[in-house]
Amino acid sequence: MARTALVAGNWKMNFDHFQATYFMQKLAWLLRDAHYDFDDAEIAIMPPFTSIRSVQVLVESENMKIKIGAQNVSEMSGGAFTGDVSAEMLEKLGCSYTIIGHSERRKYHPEDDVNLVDKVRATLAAGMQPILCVGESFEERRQGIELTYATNQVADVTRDLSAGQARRMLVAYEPVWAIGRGASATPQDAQDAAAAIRRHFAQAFDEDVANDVRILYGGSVKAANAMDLMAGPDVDGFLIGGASLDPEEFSKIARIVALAARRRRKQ
Ligand SMILES: O=C(CO)COP(=O)(O)O
Repeated sequence: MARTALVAGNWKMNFDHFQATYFMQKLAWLLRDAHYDFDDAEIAIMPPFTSIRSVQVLVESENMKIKIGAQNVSEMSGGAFTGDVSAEMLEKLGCSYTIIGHSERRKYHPEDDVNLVDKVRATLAAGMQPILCVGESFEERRQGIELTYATNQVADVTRDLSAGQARRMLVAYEPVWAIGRGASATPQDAQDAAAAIRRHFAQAFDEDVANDVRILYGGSVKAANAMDLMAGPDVDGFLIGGASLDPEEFSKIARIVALAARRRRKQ
């Protein structure tokens, strides 16, 4: 069974709920106008917490198959944790995904592997799917250790999962040096990392798990490089930052991924 491609927009700390509503109305119109087929490639939007409800209302009222994700989740299940948002709350808001361990969170907040493991578990327990972000900085790439670096990051967080839990994971390979820079990794870099991560799942769990896990690429994805980056058979879609803030550009990327996925299925 082929993996479903995913085009996910990580809005980061952009758009208040008014802007989010406007964006979603425009995106709905663009996708409808293009007769977008959600069976070709799934689309997900990851707004800031404050806009999740607005996005969900729009998705429902427009009757769109767009999925919703959160950019972070608490590892705690509830109670006296000021400022935290639990997995259960996100699931009730209609979220299907949580982004876990994005490099910006690892950099600006004290998130270590123990937190990340607990966030993955909390997400899975609430019936959602975690998108674990990994990827090397320029320094590891300079040393030529980028593949082991990324697979070690995956291993550190997934080590104690059962096969049933592991197969519901998504991994986003986002080399830190390619985020928000305008220049993405090469299609070969993206494929090499995705293949190494998939191999890791095969070795740590089994081939079935490795075949199910979706691996995304992230880092300066835009319409101009999307088709090339989808060339690698292990790249199952994208986690998109800057280009996800422009509905025209984002819907263009979605249509490109849908086309690439359709072609892949025919091969
Ligand atoms: O961090 C990213 C997605 O999570 C990538 O951001 P850019 O697409 O802006 O490079």
